[in-house]
Amino acid sequence: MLTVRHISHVQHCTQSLIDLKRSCSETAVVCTANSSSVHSAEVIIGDNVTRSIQLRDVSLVAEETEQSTWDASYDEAKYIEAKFGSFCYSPKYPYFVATDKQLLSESVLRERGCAKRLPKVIIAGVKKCGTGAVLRFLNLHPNITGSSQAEVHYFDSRVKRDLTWYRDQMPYSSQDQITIEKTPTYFNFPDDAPRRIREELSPETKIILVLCDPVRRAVSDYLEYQWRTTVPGAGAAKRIRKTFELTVVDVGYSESVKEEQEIVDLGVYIKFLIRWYDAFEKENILLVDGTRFSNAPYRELQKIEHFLGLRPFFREAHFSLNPDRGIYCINFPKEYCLPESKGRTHPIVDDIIWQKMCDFYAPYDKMLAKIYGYNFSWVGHCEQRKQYR
Ligand SMILES: Nc1ncnc2c1ncn2[C@@H]1O[C@H](COP(=O)(O)OS(=O)(=O)O)[C@@H](OP(=O)(O)O)[C@H]1O
Repeated sequence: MLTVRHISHVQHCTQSLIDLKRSCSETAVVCTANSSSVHSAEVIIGDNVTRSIQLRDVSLVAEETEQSTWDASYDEAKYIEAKFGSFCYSPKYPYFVATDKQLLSESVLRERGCAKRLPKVIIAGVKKCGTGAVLRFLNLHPNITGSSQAEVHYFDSRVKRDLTWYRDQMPYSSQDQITIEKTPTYFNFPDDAPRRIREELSPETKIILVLCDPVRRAVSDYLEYQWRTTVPGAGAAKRIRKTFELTVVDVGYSESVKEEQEIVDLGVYIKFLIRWYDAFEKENILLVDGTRFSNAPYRELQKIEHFLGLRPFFREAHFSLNPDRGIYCINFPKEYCLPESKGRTHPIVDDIIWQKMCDFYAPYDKMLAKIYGYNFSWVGHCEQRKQYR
C-alpha cells in the first residue's frame, strides 16, 4: 500500500474540481491505494473540510517522493565537500559551469582520476521544453557534470567531427561523476541520431527527453525564431510570419493548422519518439514532463535522479518562483536563475487559434499516453493551459 501526502502542485483542475481551483496550488491530497495505480484521493480543502475525488480528475499522477536526507542538500560546507572533494575543478559561484580557468593542476587531476569522458546521459530534447534549466539544475548534483559548452550538436550538424573531438568537448569528470550532454535538436534531427548515439556511444546510454505542452512550446519556439531575425548571424528562421497565429494557422484561407510548419510539426512528439524507442530499451529512456517541471522543478529532478540511480539530492526547498520572470530559480547553495533568454514574455494568443492548436495535438497526446503510459500534465486541459500562455 502506498500513502501519498501533500501533492502540493495540482496543476490543472477539471470541471469537477472547479470549486477547488482557488486553493489548487496549496491543496493537500492524501490518498491510499496500491502502488501501481492510485484511483481516489481525499482532498483537504482547509479548515478540516475534506472531499473525496477521483484522481483521473487531477492531471498530476500521485508519486511517492523521496526526501533527501543527504546533508549536502542542506549544508553549504557539506555540499562543497561532496561536489568538490573529488572534483576536477575548483569551486566557483555559480557552480553550474565548469570552465578551464577552474581546472585543477595536472597532478591533482591524475590523483583524482579526472578525465574527459564521453557522455553516459544525453538530454536529447525537446527544444523549448526546459532542457536548459534541467541541465543547469542537474549540474548542481554532486555526482553530475554537464558539458561545458551549451550544446555540442555532434550527432546533428558536426558531421565532419569524430568521437575524439566529441570527447574533447566534455568537461573533466572524476570516476564517481556522470557526464551529461544536452542538444535538444537530436530529438527530431537527423532521423538516425538515436541509432548513431546507440552505435557510437553505447546501447546503455541513458536518454532524457523533456516533453511539454506542445502549444506553449510552439509559442516559445516562435519567439526564439523571431529573436533570431534580429541578431546578425544567428540563422534567420524560415517561414516565420508576422504573428504566431499567421505562422501556425492558414488564417483567411483553409483556417487549418499548418502541419508542415516546423514549429507545429515538432510538437507531434509521438512521430519522433518512435525512433528513440526503436534504438533504445524502454528502461533507458526517461520522458520528463516539462510543463510540470516549470511549475515544480524538484519533482521532475527527483524522477531524473531515480532514473540515473543517483543519491537523492534535490529538495522542494531548493527552488523558488521568481515572480518577475515567471520561472523557478534555485537558491541552494547560492541563488541562481537562468539567463534572460529563458522565460520570455509570451504574446497572448488568439483564443480560436489556441483552441485549434490544442485540438490538433489532442489525438497525438492521447496516443502518447496510451502507448508509453505517461500521464502528461497538459493533456486534456486546453482551457486551463491558457493561463500559462
Ligand atoms: N526554471 C526555469 N528556468 C528557465 N527556463 C525554464 C524554467 N522552467 C521552464 N523553463 C522554460 O524553458 C524554456 C526554454 O526551453 P529550453 O531551455 O529547452 O530552450 S532551448 O531549446 O535550449 O532553446 C523557456 O521558455 P520561454 O518561457 O519561452 O523562454 C522557459 O519557459
